[in-house]
Amino acid sequence: MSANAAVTSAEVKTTTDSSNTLNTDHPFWQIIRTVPDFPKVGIDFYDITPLLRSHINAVIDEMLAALPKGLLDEVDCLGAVEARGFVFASLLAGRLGKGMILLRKPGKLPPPVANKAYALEYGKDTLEMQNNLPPERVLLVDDILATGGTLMTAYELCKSAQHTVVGALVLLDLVALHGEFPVPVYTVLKA
Ligand SMILES: O=P(O)(O)OC[C@H]1O[C@H](OP(=O)(O)OP(=O)(O)O)[C@H](O)[C@@H]1O
Ligand SMILES: Nc1ncnc2[nH]cnc12
Repeated sequence: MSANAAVTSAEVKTTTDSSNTLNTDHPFWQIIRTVPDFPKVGIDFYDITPLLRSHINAVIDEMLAALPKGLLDEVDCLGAVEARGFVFASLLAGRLGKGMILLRKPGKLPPPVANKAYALEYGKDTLEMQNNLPPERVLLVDDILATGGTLMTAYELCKSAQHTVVGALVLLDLVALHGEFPVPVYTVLKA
């Protein structure tokens, strides 16, 4: 399969699982650096890398705590989104003893692959995944959900490869930037 239509934030809609209560008083916000006008004028970039240096175990603890009880029993593997999603998915997979499927930037995975172009908050890109794997129940993992272009594309690639996406887990959900998602989104931070 090769679906080349870009996914826009307007297409990211259906159901949601939780309230839109923001928690900008969470202590992690003291460690995240907000960088104005990066990588483009008008973007407030949330640099989560200081959390990787100082609080990585607490971050993984809280990401796991954001999942409803019993959900992991329904998850076969984690769908890891390149590149920052790899960091979190790898650490979560290690904790959980679950495997990973990689959603990569184009040209990195050997065939057979499916790819899909999309728009994200500050640009355009393409994701690819191998589409010859047995169907699994996948929990998508990334660091940040902004417009949803990236995670929606990961969702659609998984679906087109016959996987079942049970939800998405992120560290930070920028709720004002996206519409509702076709599967529940679990998050530690909401801004
Ligand atoms: O919700 P969206 O608007 O799609 O934005 C979210 C995506 O943006 C970043 O990825 P990016 O491709 O910038 O970079 P990375 O390779 O550093 O993870 C982030 O890691 C998410 O994957
Ligand atoms: N505002 C933002 N900060 C950090 N990463 C992002 N990915 C998409 N939007 C982002």
